Amino acid sequence: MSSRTENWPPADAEPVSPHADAPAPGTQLAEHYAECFGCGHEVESGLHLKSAVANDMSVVSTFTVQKDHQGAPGLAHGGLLACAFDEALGSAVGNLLRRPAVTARLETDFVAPVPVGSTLHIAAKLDGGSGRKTYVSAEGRLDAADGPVALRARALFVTVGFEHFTTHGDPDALDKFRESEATETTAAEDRGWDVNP
Ligand SMILES: CCCCC/C=C\C/C=C\C/C=C\C/C=C\CCCC(=O)SCCNC(=O)CCNC(=O)[C@H](O)C(C)(C)COP(=O)(O)OP(=O)(O)OC[C@H]1O[C@@H](n2cnc3c(N)ncnc32)[C@H](O)[C@@H]1OP(=O)(O)O
Repeated sequence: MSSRTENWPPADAEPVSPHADAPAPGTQLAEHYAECFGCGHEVESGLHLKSAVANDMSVVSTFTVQKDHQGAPGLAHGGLLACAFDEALGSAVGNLLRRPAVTARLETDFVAPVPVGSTLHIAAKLDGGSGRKTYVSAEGRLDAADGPVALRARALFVTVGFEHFTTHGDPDALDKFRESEATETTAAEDRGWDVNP
């Protein structure tokens, strides 16, 4: 018996297209926040996901499993792999639609073990949307873009206004995003994001 959500994307979903100002195919995407566990360069044991836009407007991310990411000896921790997918899926939603959104639901199928030292290649695509809801899915392959599938994930992201982060997180959230410039500007306002959709 399959426990996966059937009918994906759900019946209420309509096709979604990338924003007119979405990054072009081939664009390497910047980290969204220097202190992000998924992509930030300041988090030593973080995942350090690197993402880029592919020719088909999916977002491809890579992540190499380190010793600090273990669950069982020599194998990646499952929750941490789900975290990598959260980041990869969020990167697809945020960068392609250019508006802030948060994960409301994330389901992950663990298909094969992921050893320390291996590199996951995660391809995430937008599946549909309805109002503030965006449905997105991803596949993770071992050690090559066409390697064996190790994980599959699906998620619902809900668009939020920037006050979500200033109210529930750090009141100085916008400043923090601005300060987290790495090699290029990462502040949402400066990137032309729809910060109050
Ligand atoms: C994370 C940083 C983002 C920074 C943004 C800034 C710039 C962006 C830059 C770059 C972005 C690039 C990359 C991002 C990479 C990674 C992102 C990681 C993402 C995360 O890691 S983020 C943390 C975990 N995440 C949360 O911390 C959310 C906690 N949560 C809530 O804050 C609320 O729960 C919320 C807001 C989700 C909804 O609350 P709400 O009151 O606004 O809206 P409401 O409840 O009405 O839901 C609206 C419609 O969604 C349906 N719905 C809701 N939840 C559902 C569920 N679970 N299952 C099925 N349907 C669901 C309802 O049924 C309704 O559907 P309908 O419209 O059809 O009635």
